[in-house]
Amino acid sequence: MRPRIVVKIGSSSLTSSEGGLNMEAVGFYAGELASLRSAGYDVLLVTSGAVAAGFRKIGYASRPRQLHEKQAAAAVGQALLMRAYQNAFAGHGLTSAQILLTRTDFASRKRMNNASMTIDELLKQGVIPVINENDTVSIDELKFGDNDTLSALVANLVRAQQLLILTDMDGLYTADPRKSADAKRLDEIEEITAEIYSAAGGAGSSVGTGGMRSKIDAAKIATRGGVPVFIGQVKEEGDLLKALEHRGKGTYFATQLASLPVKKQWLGFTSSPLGQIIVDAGAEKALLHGGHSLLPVGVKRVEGHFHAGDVVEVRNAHDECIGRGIVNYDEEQLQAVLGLPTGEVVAKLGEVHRLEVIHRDEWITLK
Ligand SMILES: Nc1ncnc2c1ncn2[C@@H]1O[C@H](COP(=O)(O)OP(=O)(O)O)[C@@H](O)[C@H]1O
Ligand SMILES: N[C@@H](CCC(=O)OP(=O)(O)O)C(=O)O
Repeated sequence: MRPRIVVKIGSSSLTSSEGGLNMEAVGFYAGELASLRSAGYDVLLVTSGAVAAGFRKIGYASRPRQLHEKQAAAAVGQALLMRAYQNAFAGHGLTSAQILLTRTDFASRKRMNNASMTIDELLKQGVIPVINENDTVSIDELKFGDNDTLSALVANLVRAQQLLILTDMDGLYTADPRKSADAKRLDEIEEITAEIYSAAGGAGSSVGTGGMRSKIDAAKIATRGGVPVFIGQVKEEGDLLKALEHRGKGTYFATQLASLPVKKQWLGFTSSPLGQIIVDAGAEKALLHGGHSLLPVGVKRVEGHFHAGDVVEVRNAHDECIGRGIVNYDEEQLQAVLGLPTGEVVAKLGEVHRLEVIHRDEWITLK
């Protein structure tokens, strides 16, 4: 299998603040992606720009703010965006395919598998998948809000070798360079800490949405899923290949982790936890560093309403989320045995199907 590269291009790189697509930019990026294919990679594009491409055409003076107006603009703009890409890729002898996804698609493992199989087949046939959020059906709280998160979920799903997030800034700086003249670029990031988050601000232009903050969120999801990330700028011919080869103008996020199976991707990033289990320091250590399952003895408190088989979030004594897992107890059952050593659990509940509160195989660390 050829290595897979996911490239995300933001609205700010494809459109002007007055609205409308910058055809020269679309042509340039299509050429850069074509050169990655020629270099032996399978390429997937996650592209924004539907709203920005469509709002002028539909008659709005500036980028709309109301959800229904954004959705209408996206419906017009997505067709324009796709036509532009198809023509541009055709100029390099390449066929492209439109894929529109929502967060709910990733909340279902079945739909994730279906999307994954379609993408596999497109790549096998030499087609470039061009992916955007399905703005028409995404309602406010379900929207990715920006395509950064979507690109990270896609990169994990296809087990990409690298995720390249292209934007109008040449990387992550210690502060937003538009506001702070002495901001310095961070070239390499080994771990995404609270300090890194505090450096990142919101969107820099009237067409972009997520800003650096959502790009860091995306980098966190991708690196957790075993995919290293580049956030930066690609402006001249050959820049995309340079970015891939660690010679780009931007910030690199490393990962030490191996790629995750789809079940764990779902568990960690798109499942909906129904409760919280608060654990003591010993259990935290066992889960994070010992490679162990969670036993009732380490549970301090239980919140929410859940049944065996549901997803729950696990928090430490400082109320920080440390991971998620599939719980083997109903909430009332667990309330009855929390803090108890194994012998007492069995004495109280009789033979239990599974003694572990969360089995190691059904756990993902998120700290
Ligand atoms: N610490 C930072 N380093 C670099 N850029 C930052 C930082 N904080 C905020 N930004 C802003 O993030 C913007 C890029 O995000 P955004 O406007 O959403 O672009 P896109 O449309 O490419 O997703 C930059 O133009 C910049 O002004
Ligand atoms: N799905 C939307 C994405 C919105 C957006 O602006 O995202 P981004 O430019 O990636 O911050 C669109 O195509 O307009």
